[in-house]
Amino acid sequence: MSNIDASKANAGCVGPSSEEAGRAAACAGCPNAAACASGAGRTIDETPAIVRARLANVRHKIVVLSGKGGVGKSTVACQVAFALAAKGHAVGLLDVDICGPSVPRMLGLTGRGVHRSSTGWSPVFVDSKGELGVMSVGFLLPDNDNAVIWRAPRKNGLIKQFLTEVDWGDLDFLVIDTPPGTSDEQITIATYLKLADVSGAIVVTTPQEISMQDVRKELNFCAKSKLPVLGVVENMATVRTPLTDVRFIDKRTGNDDTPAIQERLAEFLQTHDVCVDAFVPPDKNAGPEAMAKAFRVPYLGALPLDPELTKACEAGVYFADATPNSPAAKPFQKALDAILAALPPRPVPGDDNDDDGEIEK
Ligand SMILES: Nc1ncnc2c1ncn2[C@@H]1O[C@H](COP(=O)(O)OP(=O)(O)OP(=O)(O)O)[C@@H](O)[C@H]1O
Repeated sequence: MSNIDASKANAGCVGPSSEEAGRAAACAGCPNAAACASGAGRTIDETPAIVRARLANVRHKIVVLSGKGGVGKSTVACQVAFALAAKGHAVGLLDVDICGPSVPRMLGLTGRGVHRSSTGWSPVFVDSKGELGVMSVGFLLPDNDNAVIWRAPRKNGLIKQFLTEVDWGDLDFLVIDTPPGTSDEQITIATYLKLADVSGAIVVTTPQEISMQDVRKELNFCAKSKLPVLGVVENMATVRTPLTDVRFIDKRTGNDDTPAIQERLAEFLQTHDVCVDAFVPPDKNAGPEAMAKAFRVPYLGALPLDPELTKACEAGVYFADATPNSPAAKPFQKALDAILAALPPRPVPGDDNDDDGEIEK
């Protein structure tokens, strides 16, 4: 970099290591432009090769994304990880949502710390059915109420460390919970994971236009960065209301309906819940399913707003195990099956003879 003088750089300089160095609009007239364009300032980033090597023994790497915060991305990441571990797979969960790490709580690991050994950071293991190891920035914070207020280069540095320094061992699945949006951190994550053969992304949205608007950006981001999309999960789509003791009032008379109707209704409600849209999308034909179709990616189904799911996230447990008949349990299982079906086949690490194209589920 000897012939590049940073003190003479133009305003808006993209940096000598950028792909655009010497060719960006801001480079016009800069005395460094020729040297930058020659690649003299470009240092070789070895991170992708290290990430690839670190994750070489992970069969399926699944990234969970959402354009908007609070739509249930961590919930889906944690419950998918729980479910896969309960099926007997070796699972890792990497929480790179640096500014809002909710994974430790959702997996019942609040207050736990990480250990470093000669082979890297060791994941923290969940005390549940199956093998589930976790790494989260939450483990590095002194307490839950401490905010991470870092500038992008520092956050990117930590993400790189998380991707390169955790000793996952052999895993069937690594689920990666990411920060919302298409921020600098997400671009870092997507870039490195793509080079490490990421299997694909689960994109989570609620049905409101305000969430879908950001998710469309996310889907465009995936297309641009060639990150495969396993599908879109619609979360908090409906509310199921268990109705008991309902009375029907005749609008004209204000009287209770006949006992016969009440009786039939009571019988019906023994086997049915009432299901209403939690958020009405502006146009029913422009909801998440239509959005997925427009982007030619699978629609993985809709999860209802389910108080049992909220409770399970607070308690750090697998909800389908704790309350198998709760409203979200079946739709969640359906979405999980669709995710597994969408995964590209991957060879078993170290097994050259078992690449029959079948995904082990
Ligand atoms: N289907 C659901 N039913 C009930 N509660 C839900 C459901 N999905 C998510 N929640 C609850 O909504 C809250 C927000 O979810 P979560 O933290 O997963 O969102 P997020 O998209 O990861 O947010 P952030 O981007 O801020 O990390 C949590 O309390 C979670 O338990």
